[in-house]
Parts: sequence; C-alpha cells; structure tokens
Amino acid sequence: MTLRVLEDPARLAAAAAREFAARAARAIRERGRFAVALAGGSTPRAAYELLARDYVDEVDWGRVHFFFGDERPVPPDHADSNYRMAREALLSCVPAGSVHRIRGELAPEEAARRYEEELRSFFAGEEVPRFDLILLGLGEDGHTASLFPHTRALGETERLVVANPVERLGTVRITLTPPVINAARAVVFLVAGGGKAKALREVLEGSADPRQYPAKLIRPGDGEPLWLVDRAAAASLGKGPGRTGGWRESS
Ligand SMILES: O=C1O[C@H](COP(=O)(O)O)[C@@H](O)[C@H](O)[C@H]1O
Repeated sequence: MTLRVLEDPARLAAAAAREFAARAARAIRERGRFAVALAGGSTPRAAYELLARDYVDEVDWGRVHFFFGDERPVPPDHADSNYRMAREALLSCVPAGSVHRIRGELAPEEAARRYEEELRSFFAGEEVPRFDLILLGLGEDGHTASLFPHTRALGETERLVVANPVERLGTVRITLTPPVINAARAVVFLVAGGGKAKALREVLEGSADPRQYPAKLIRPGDGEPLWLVDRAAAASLGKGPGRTGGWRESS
C-alpha cells in the first residue's frame, strides 16, 4: 500500500480532491464514465466541499456516477445520513451524471437488497462490480465503510451489499461487502485526527486479527490502496512490526 502523510486536515482534503479529479479524468478518458463510491462520516466532507468549489470546471461531472460505501438506517434528510452529508457538501453543487443513494429509510435488509440490485444493473456484465474509485474512512475501532469489528458482514463472500447488525451501536448499517471493495480499480482511505492513530497503526503495522480491525480486510486485487492521512493520525506509525516491509511512504 502507499501512505501519504499530509500536514493537516486541510492538506489532506486538498490531496483527496486532486486524487478524485485525476482518477475521474482517467476513467472518463478510458471508459467514458467514472463510478465512485463515496465515504460517509465527517472526514471526507472538506474534500467534497473543495471539489464543489474548485473543480466545477475541471471534472466532467455529467459522466460521474455517485454511489455510497455505506449508510445509516435513517431517512435522507437525517443529520446522520451519509447521503445528506455528501449532498450538502458536493452533490447539490455539481451537475452529477447520476446519484445512487442507499435507501436508509427502508428496513435495512430491504435497503441492502435494492442497492445490490442497483449495482447489478449498473455494472451489468461484471460478476463483481468494479468501481473506478472507492473512498473509505477509518473509525477509531478499525471499522471502514460499515464493516465493524466482529460483525457478520466481514465474512460475506457472495452478497455485494448487506445489512450488518452492529451490536455495540445497537443498530444495523447497510454496507458494501469486502469482495466489492476489493474489486475496485482504486481504493483511497482518508484518515484524520489523533483519535485514529492507534487504529491506523494496527491496520498498517499490527498483527491483530482483521476481524478486530476490519480495514485490514481491504486488499484490492488491482493495485494498492492509497492511504491519505494527516500527521496527527500518523503519529504512532513507525512503531509496529510492519514498518520496515509493509508500506511505502510518499509525500
Ligand atoms: O460510520 C462511519 O464511519 C466511517 C469513519 O467516519 P469518520 O467520521 O471517522 O471519518 C466512515 O468512513 C463511514 O462511511 C461512516 O458511515
């Protein structure tokens, strides 16, 4: 994997926006469209806002198809909705080709089933959908998308999207499964803040079971994941067993 350590969250957002735009241009040049799955939570918001502000004329938005890596079981206008965050920061500001949201207002099983159908139809002909880019975050507990520690979705090998009960949170999330994420042409993690330092060290350098730190399950078959992290999140790196052989750092 490749690791880029950025000085602060603003530089992290700028790097993420550049990465998005470059990958969009390449996908559109090569395949005529750019299918991207957005991350939710709070970290990517600044990058989305930057794309909406500085890249309106640089990206061929009409050819961009937005999907989501995961969703909370709430309606689209709810404060916890990943879709709402992306809509406010980016989707409402650019002329997107299409937006495919996960219907968090439905029962989670039904929302997952419908989203899987939507993926099968959009990526018709591909046994496992190949997104051009999947953006991901990292939780302090090592979760990514809504693949939480020791949850059912971690072992999923057939389904593209599942409803994933998360006992610790007393909720059910809807999430892309590891096979879909690992089939992507590119995966970029965005990680900011000292609260993520331990999880980041465990994921990149630790020897713990991936079920404890689910982001370790993300190993795309095509190319290496790119980790964009800020200095605070990277503070504990270099102290783990993988430091010497596990990853490459670039700036
Ligand atoms: O719950 C979630 O958490 C992760 C990490 O979010 P962050 O706010 O710590 O950046 C996020 O990637 C995921 O989409 C979201 O649903």
